[in-house]
Amino acid sequence: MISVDAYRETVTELLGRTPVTTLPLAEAAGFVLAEDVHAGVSLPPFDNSAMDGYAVRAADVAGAGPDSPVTLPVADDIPAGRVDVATLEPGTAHRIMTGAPMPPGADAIVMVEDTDRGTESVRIAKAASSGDHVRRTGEDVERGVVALHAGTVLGHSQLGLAAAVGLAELSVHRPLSVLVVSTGTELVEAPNPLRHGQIYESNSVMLAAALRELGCRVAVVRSVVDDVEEFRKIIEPKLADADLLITSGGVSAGAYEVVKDALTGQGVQFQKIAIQPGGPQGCGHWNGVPVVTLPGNPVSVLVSFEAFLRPALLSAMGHTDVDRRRVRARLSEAMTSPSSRRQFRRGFYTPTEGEVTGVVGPRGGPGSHLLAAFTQANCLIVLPEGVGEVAEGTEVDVLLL
Ligand SMILES: Nc1nc2c(c(=O)[nH]1)N[C@H]1C(S)=C(S)[C@@H](COP(=O)(O)OP(=O)(O)OC[C@H]3O[C@@H](n4cnc5c(N)ncnc54)[C@H](O)[C@@H]3O)O[C@H]1N2
Ligand code: MOO
Repeated sequence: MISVDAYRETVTELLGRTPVTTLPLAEAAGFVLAEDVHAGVSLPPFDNSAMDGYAVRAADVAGAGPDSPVTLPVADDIPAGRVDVATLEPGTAHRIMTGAPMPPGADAIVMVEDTDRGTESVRIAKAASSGDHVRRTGEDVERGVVALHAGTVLGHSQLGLAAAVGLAELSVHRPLSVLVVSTGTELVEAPNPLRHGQIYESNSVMLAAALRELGCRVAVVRSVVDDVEEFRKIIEPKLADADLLITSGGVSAGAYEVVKDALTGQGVQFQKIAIQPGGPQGCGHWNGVPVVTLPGNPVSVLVSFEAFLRPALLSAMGHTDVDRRRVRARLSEAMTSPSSRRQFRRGFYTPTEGEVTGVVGPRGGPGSHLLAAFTQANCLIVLPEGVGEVAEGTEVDVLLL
């Protein structure tokens, strides 16, 4: 059996790195920056007022106070957006609004609350020091420096900064286009009625949602019957548009393993991984397109996604932080695990106040058909290889979902 870590490495290498593309800022959320972004302008781009008030020379109002107000003529009015600001002559004030450029010669702002709000002349009842309420050029970002580093995940603050330094588009790692295919003659799509022996198809819905959450583009073939010729006929022509094919079902030891039968000898290797659930896996290339074949049980699909595909997909799209947050927690009840495999159990983690650990308990049993329990879980409990019985109170690793 192949170890979980070795197989994760294999899948990561299989996916490689996606090429770089350019996206407008409005479409770049969640993508990973492919190149450093240099600031084309300083932030702020010019010295400006942090307050609505009056631009003054601090020396002119040095003696101002409630009992000794200083009155200055108001020589100009500067709303935000003015681009033709005149010099402030000594002994005068300019009325100024937040974000408006400082007039040359002024070195401080007096807040409007500390004045009589005059428009011809203004009575100032508070002394100012040089620099008061002035936002300096380049205080936030100096022109020419790296404002955002390659590898940064573009969230709202990062996109805001890119916009603020004057960019309209960004160079990002291209999203992966993934073709998701569910196999199984028993699969039916709602709202068609179920006959005894049939089930509603759910894997492709889960996979498509999980992939889109990571920023992938997804095409879905909801169900293909367990027939090798049919599988090849439907899927092979669609490969040309895909960076990756993910299948579910048809990879274990039965008589009708459509995926295994169709892709064995075509460049896809089928193997057992030391994981529970999700043991039977396949990966490789078909017509040059990377392929990952997952076992059909819904929880095996989700656990395989977490253990192998999520880190590989994130890495392919340029992310450097590809791991779920891992915490330690004490088990609230005893658990068992097949000692030859690493078991990922659905769990619920509760942090303990004042401690670095928390408490975790399983949700549902180890069966890989127990999908409902997964929906009530907020973590996966990791019981490592070599561990069979785990007593209540044992500290375990927990991956937060
Ligand atoms: N003799 C053995 N039998 C099995 C082994 C084994 O090692 N020896 N492994 C078991 C394990 S573990 C798993 S996991 C499954 C994997 O089997 P397949 O990948 O061939 O998957 P299927 O048989 O097609 O399906 C398994 C199960 O999941 C249901 N399913 C499949 N696709 C969907 C879907 N899209 N939506 C909802 N449910 C789906 C399917 O009906 C089956 O119940 O093999 C074990 N057997
Ligand atoms: O590996 Mo299967 O996925 O244990 O249920």
